[in-house]
Amino acid sequence: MVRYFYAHLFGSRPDLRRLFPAELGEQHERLLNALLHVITHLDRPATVSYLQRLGRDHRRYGIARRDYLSVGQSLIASIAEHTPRTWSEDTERAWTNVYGMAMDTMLAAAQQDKDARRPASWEATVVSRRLDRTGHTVVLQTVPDQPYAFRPGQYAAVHHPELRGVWRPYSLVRPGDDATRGEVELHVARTPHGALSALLCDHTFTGQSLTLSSPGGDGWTTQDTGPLTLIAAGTGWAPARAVLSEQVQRFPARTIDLHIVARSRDHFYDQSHLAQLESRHHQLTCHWWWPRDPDRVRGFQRAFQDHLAGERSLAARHVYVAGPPAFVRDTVGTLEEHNRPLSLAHDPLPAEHPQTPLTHAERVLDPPRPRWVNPSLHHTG
Ligand SMILES: NC(=O)C1=CN([C@@H]2O[C@H](COP(=O)(O)OP(=O)(O)OC[C@H]3O[C@@H](n4cnc5c(N)ncnc54)[C@H](O)[C@@H]3O)[C@@H](O)[C@H]2O)C=CC1
Repeated sequence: MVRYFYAHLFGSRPDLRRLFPAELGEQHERLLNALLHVITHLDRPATVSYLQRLGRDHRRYGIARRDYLSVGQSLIASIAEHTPRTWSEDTERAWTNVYGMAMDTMLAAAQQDKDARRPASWEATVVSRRLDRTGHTVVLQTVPDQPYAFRPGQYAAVHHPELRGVWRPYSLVRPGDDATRGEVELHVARTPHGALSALLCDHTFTGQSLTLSSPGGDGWTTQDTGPLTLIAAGTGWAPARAVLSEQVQRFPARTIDLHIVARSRDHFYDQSHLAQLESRHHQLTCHWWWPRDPDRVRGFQRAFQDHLAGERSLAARHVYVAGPPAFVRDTVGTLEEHNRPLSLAHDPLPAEHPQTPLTHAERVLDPPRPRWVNPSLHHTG
């Protein structure tokens, strides 16, 4: 069904191919699943606000009503093709109406955003690039072409002009932690098979222009001035740093503990900045964690989680966690089970891959058969 959908879409509108990555890969399932999910949950109020956000966000692709209509036609053609037994004029009308409502909600939100003169995206020029000594992480400072406001812990989808159709989220940081400055800093870790992260690490120099989406995610802040613990691994330091700098500026007397985790001592790519912060703010304490033996990383990770589990004082603190998805999942699990902090916030996690072989699209179109009990197979006595 997914292949049929894309073949139909690109067959009828070859010009839309440019919006998608050269290798469709994970994208293959994502768009179709999202479309089916949204239009089968349209009766929920949360879906409407989700669609409005999605509509505003889609302005950055420069797509118009005509493009939405083509996607809808391909979607409905794919469903019809795969449900020949149940498809009728009525079902077609129902799918067309429901898709039309979703499309109209997105387009109306996009138009409102445009009327309010909000940019669809920002062109950000790279003004400095710092690759760490391991070559694993690059810190890029950029200057957006228009004012760019964001909250600590928010992220932007980033696009490089040489990589068609690819957008990846990166947390947003103010260089020098000065919220009044207009620059935006991105911390990019090289990920295996990550074409964009490799391009950003190795081939992005001063003067290069990148495109930023509007800031996404809720971010994190608090009015409560109770003790705070930040737990950050790898480039999870980026959102943690944005949170930390806001907190030390707003509440200079707040007690803050930072646990910072990296692959090795050399992987602490922002060490000098953190040292400066620590020397300026005496109520900030940093704990540095890295595996001493590179062959025993799993053991190190378990020891880290065990350490957190035993930290009873965390029950009286607010906690913010950021880092690779497995790190966030494990750490949040440990804290919920053993410590129950006053409040627990974390970086958004990517959706879990379903354990079942059925995708959402397949479930809608071909629900699993009920398991009837055949009484004749049951023997009594
Ligand atoms: N660049 C950004 O703005 C942000 C990136 N991220 C995520 O960070 C990831 C990049 O990761 P890297 O910086 O390469 O980190 P990494 O892979 O170098 O990991 C950092 C440290 O965390 C440890 N770790 C991992 N799982 C753990 C666990 N379950 N328990 C204890 N320790 C654990 C690792 O052993 C390592 O020492 C990406 O997956 C991205 O999604 C998260 C927030 C912001």
